[in-house]
Amino acid sequence: MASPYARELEIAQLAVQRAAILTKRVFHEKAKGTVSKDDASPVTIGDFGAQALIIAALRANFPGDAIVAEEEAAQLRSDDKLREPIWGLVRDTKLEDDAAERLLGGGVKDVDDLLEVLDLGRSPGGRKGRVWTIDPIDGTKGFLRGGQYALALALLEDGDVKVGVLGCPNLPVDDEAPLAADIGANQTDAEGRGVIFSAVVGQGATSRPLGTGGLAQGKRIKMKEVTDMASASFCESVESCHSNQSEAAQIAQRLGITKPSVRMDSQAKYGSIARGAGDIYLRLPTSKTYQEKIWDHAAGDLIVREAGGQVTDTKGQRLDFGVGRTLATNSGVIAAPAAVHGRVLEVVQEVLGLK
Ligand SMILES: Nc1ncnc2c1ncn2[C@@H]1O[C@H](COP(=O)(O)OS(=O)(=O)O)[C@@H](OP(=O)(O)O)[C@H]1O
Ligand SMILES: [Mg+2]
Ligand SMILES: [Mg+2]
Ligand SMILES: [Mg+2]
Repeated sequence: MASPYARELEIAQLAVQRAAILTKRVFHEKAKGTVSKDDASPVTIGDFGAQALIIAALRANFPGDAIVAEEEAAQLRSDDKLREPIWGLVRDTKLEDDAAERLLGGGVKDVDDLLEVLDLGRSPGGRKGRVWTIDPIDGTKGFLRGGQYALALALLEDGDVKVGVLGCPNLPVDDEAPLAADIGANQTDAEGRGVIFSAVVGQGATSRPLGTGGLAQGKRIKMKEVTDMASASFCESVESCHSNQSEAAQIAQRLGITKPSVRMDSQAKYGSIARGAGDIYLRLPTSKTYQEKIWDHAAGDLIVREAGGQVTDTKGQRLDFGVGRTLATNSGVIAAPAAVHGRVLEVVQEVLGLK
């Protein structure tokens, strides 16, 4: 008998791999069709196109499942200058392996269908049933800067993450590659780069090269053991408005961490610590009102936990993906190897005045 969620995992990885062909095209284009959303954050033709391709694969394979996705069609309905290039990209992007492309099935029929497909991601989420959550480009600011970004897809069942997939086109394939050497403004998806991280609950976490056809062979990943805090380092957001970097510096000092933090956009942070290229992911709230979105964390949360890590918020509670489109009951994120998570949490709470 096939292992649980085998089909979901295969479709999810192929869907991410196909959508990454599209985002990589846009990544290398000068004009990325960038517009501002209502919250002033950027979105590009790559975000819309990748979301449409991923949802089309889910619609064809799991038609009864709900979908919570970051983007929606509203802005495209009134803007054909934006709509047309997205449709062109979606229409022309196929996996190079016919059998794999057939497995994904469906596709997007025309421009009207494109808008319809995008809006299938507007489910409110919640505690009941199967819900897929999609971040077509996580770290859009990183994507625009030429840095790290990720395509994130996860399946929740009754609020728990069962399958998580992260496509990271600009990370090195090699799990052993030192983290610090692989970030920065000029990383691209040149040869030797592009990795898919994946996990199924209870079955461990895996990395494999991000290809353009069928899936490459995967291998097990594990977090690095932290035996001495002085040799560990934090992995943090690039954008200082997404995570409080001065509090993180105080926490590092109290823990005896001497290395500078590695700053990296997107859930590539979760993937990097899960494969042992980094140690601890810290995301400290910068405002009392911002609620983290489930698509920014679901895949990464499972991948880190299945690689031997623990993921909680700054209150020490597990991330709760069953309360809707946001992590409304959580505050910040601490992801660390299970053996040191308790110590990191303790110091986070001291510095934030939570104890
Ligand atoms: N104020 C605030 N606080 C915390 N988080 C926020 C905030 N605003 C936005 N976001 C979300 O951050 C997502 C990207 O954050 P990252 O940590 O990946 O990268 S970064 O280094 O900060 O760019 C980013 O994901 P994308 O929109 O997919 O790029 C946002 O969902
Ligand atoms: Mg995101
Ligand atoms: Mg996004
Ligand atoms: Mg966004």
